[in-house]
Amino acid sequence: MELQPLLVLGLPSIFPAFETLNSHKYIFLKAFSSKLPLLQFLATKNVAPSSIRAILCDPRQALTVDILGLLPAVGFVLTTTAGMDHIDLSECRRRGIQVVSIGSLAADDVADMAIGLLIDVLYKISANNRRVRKCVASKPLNFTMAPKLGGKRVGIIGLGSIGGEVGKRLEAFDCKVMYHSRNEKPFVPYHYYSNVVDLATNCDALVVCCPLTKQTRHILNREVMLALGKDGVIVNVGRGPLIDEKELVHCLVQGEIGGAGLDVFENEPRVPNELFALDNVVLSPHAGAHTKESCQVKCELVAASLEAFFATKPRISVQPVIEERHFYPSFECLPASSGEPAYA
Ligand SMILES: O=CC(=O)O
Repeated sequence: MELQPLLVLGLPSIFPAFETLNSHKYIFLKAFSSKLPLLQFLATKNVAPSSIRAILCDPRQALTVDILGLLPAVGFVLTTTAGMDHIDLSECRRRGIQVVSIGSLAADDVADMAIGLLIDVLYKISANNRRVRKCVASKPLNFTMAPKLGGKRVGIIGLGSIGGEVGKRLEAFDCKVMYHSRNEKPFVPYHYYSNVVDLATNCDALVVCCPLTKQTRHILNREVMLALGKDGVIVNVGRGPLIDEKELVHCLVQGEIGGAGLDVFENEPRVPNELFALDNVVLSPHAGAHTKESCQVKCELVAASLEAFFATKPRISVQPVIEERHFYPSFECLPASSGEPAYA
């Protein structure tokens, strides 16, 4: 079988496992491992840009209009993440490129991370762990009492697949769940707020899990943080820029909010230094969606999806096409009509 060139941007979490399993099918062009501009990098591999038909990408490197402009034959873009904010979706649509994401596959993992962060911030598990390790054995261990999670009012921003899983888990803790999303959901028992400030005013904690779009950038701004108040906790498992990070740091340092559990940051991999000294902040390296189990399933789905794509004839036109929602197995495809994914 002829090996297909596959351009890999960013460092998808399924690497290197996916590479090991599929090296008999693809020439992996690992642009993430090179500092060269793309065309030079491809030249070092003796690969013509026009021979690349598929891209596997990850938020660590944006798939921009400039990159797409260098690769005239690309017909398929696959991301191993639920978020697609690193992909220029309008340009893909304009070029008739099919974009496929892993969708809700790891929603339960991300929801677990959100609950873990919330519990850690409230019960100060990480902070106490650091203190206990430093304690002298002969001295009594002291601690401050934690606010109980049960009974808390928790607002979910973005009630899509991840938000729904977060809600399920919070219910099990006897929390009062409420939410904000672009539209009120029928058949959802949680109280809906069309306005994030109103949601924050009525909550003890906010969990942010909506996709990053032009509309949701800085959806958590200073006004929302002040409405949440000095005991309020923010958990972000969505994307860093959903929160105005400068204001978040300011509010945390000034004690204007109670704490934060963050799996994502506005300028990853940079984490604001001020956060390191704060015991009411728990930090995680954008690891929410990446359990061993989901990685294995992602590997299988990515392999099946690429195989289905390469089994079709090469594209002979770059005119926009109507995307077929269920052409590739088990993935969520982009809606054909809009420029950016709606946040749930
Ligand atoms: O960040 C991870 C994802 O979007 O799946």
